[in-house]
Amino acid sequence: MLLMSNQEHYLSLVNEIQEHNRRYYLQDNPLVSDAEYDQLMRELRSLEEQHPDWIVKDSPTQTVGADTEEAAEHALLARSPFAPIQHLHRMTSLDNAFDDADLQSFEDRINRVLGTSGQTYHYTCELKIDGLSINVHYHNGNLIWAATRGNGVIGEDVTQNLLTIPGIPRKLEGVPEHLEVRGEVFMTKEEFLRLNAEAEELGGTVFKNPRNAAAGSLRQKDASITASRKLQVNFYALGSTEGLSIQTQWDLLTWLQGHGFQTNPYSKRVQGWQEATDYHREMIQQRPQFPVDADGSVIKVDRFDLQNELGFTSRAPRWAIAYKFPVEEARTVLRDITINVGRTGKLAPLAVLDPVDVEGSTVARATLHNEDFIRDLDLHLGDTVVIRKAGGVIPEIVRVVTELRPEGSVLFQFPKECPVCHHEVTRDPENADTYCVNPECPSQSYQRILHFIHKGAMDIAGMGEKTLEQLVNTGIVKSVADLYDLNLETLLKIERMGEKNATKLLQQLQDSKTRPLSRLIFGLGIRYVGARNAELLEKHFPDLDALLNASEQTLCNIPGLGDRIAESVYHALQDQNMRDVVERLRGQGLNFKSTFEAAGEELAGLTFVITGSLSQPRDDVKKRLERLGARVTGSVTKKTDYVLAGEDAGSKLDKARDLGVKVIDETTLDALIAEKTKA
Ligand SMILES: NC(=O)c1ccc[n+]([C@@H]2O[C@H](COP(=O)([O-])OP(=O)(O)OC[C@H]3O[C@@H](n4cnc5c(N)ncnc54)[C@H](O)[C@@H]3O)[C@@H](O)[C@H]2O)c1
Ligand SMILES: [Zn+2]
Repeated sequence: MLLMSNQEHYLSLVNEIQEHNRRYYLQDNPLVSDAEYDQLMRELRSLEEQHPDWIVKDSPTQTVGADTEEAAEHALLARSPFAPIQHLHRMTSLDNAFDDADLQSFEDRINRVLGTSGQTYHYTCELKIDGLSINVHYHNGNLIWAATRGNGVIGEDVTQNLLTIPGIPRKLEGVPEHLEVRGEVFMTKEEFLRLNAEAEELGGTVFKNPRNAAAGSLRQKDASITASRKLQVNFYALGSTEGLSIQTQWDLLTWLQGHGFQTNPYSKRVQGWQEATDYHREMIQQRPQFPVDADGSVIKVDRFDLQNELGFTSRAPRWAIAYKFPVEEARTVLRDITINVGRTGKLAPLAVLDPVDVEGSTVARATLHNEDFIRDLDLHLGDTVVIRKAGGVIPEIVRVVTELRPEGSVLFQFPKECPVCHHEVTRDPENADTYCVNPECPSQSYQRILHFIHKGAMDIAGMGEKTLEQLVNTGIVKSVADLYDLNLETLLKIERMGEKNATKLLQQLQDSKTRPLSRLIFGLGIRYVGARNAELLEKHFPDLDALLNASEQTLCNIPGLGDRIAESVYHALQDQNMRDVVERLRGQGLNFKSTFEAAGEELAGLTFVITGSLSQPRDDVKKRLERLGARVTGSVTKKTDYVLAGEDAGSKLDKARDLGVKVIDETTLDALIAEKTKA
């Protein structure tokens, strides 16, 4: 009887892990942390060791990736452009080690299989970058396709997407007819944070960790989205080394570098499991400095002849092991929960913590997402909480240490009104987000205006956050249109605002009226419309009026925009408040025309250097010059034709004078372009 229920438990564990695999591999959206997942796998493995007769064929210990049939079907149906591709040689996973003893028994096992005893082997130690594996196929030296691992036998075709990643050789010399080169596609922590901040702001997908972000970005139907995500790839294996004279993993890494493949710089060759643990510890030390998240070291038997003798299990090589980095947890005290009200009115709760060190940096804040997240954690102010870093980057509260809960503490109550304007709030029925619905909420206005003036939008650098805060709090500025009604007299009433800065700010506001239309569209802060979609809209419509008058269908038909975004643009522009603001901006003389200059040859063959501050963002000026055929470089040489100088130009100007290079200002540039256009 007891045995039965144990076996039932085993089967339900198999099911549970299979579900986690589907969420992780097929949806890039896991439910549990990797540490929790690994815990479940360890339990499964230990049950299978005790009862080998229970082991089912599709147990996660016997398979790679998500459920075989379903994964193949997924590749076939769910992403039809992602046709299934069969790997020439099977792709496997890796077995794990969690402590030094595991590593020692790894070497012992090798000794047993090879019939040796007490021998130490050479290992190539590498970082285990947490991304997704990729198989790149070369036929007669030409890159012909690339696929994800999938279930190890069949993966998804991601050739177009992979080709957007720089630094992957398209052609190889002197290689066998068929060659599979394998590596890991990943996203740096920095890019991951940038992407999530953007998604947070625009309402896109927020990823749990860099690994999910890399997978989600590579598996995009639109390759231009993949291109915008700055993925990278490190290579570490070949499907087969047949026909090549490489004998060891260490030499393989050298061979890959020699053929133009990016490899990870932290690799090292060592002897014996003890030296391998030293490498592992060194990597733990350095982990906080890695630009990318790594979740362990991979220890590989170096010699290929030994690897061949050791062979594979159904899911992993017997000659390699992934020694996982420990998951660092820290305890600290939750002092407060503050709520920010964002541009869209979303209430964003933030935990204020006693500062504590986790994985090499000090954590004093953690996002709490929404009401349900706080409720599920059962957070009371004053609670001792356990902190972890998801994907080595984002601090999160994992649980409360209830034994240490101070007496008399009360459950945190999510506010029933906006903490800033005290207006009522509503909860989005689809997710657990709560919104302040007051269109005149000062916090929303502040965030909306902040978005409008920030660098990527209208770029009004002279308006600091503190200045804006005062302007909003005193009611002088309620919408972006009010910015253009500011005058010297009003600005001088602002604390710490002198005449010089005020004049400069007014000039910047004046200059911003001629910004490209895409910057204005972006600045309006429409949900899902980032810089890229704003440019798409500017390219598509001759002016803002054409966009305002566009039907939802017209917007849906814009290639690359997508229905969800089109719908959001349409509704945002129908809003009466938005219309009022737009009309005022028109009256204030802002540029509504698409200034998308068709690419031309006017400046072909000329090299420019830009220096000093111009009336327009330097990036826009650079893009314009390049569209007209010019080259824009960073330093002045004899080959420079023009130095375009703005205010406060420094050493580059001196250099230009020394070398006798022509120095021009923006007006002269316009005249030059006009002249060349006529010619
Ligand atoms: N949270 C969840 O729900 C969930 C679900 C499934 C899997 N997971 C995580 O994924 C892990 C299992 O996933 P897996 O089967 O993809 O295996 P894995 O990620 O543990 O290890 C195998 C993979 O490591 C990668 N790798 C990186 N650097 C490498 C190198 N230098 N040499 C060789 N391989 C290298 C390869 O892509 C290889 O396929 C679990 O331990 C867990 O952490 C989590
Ligand atoms: Zn409010």
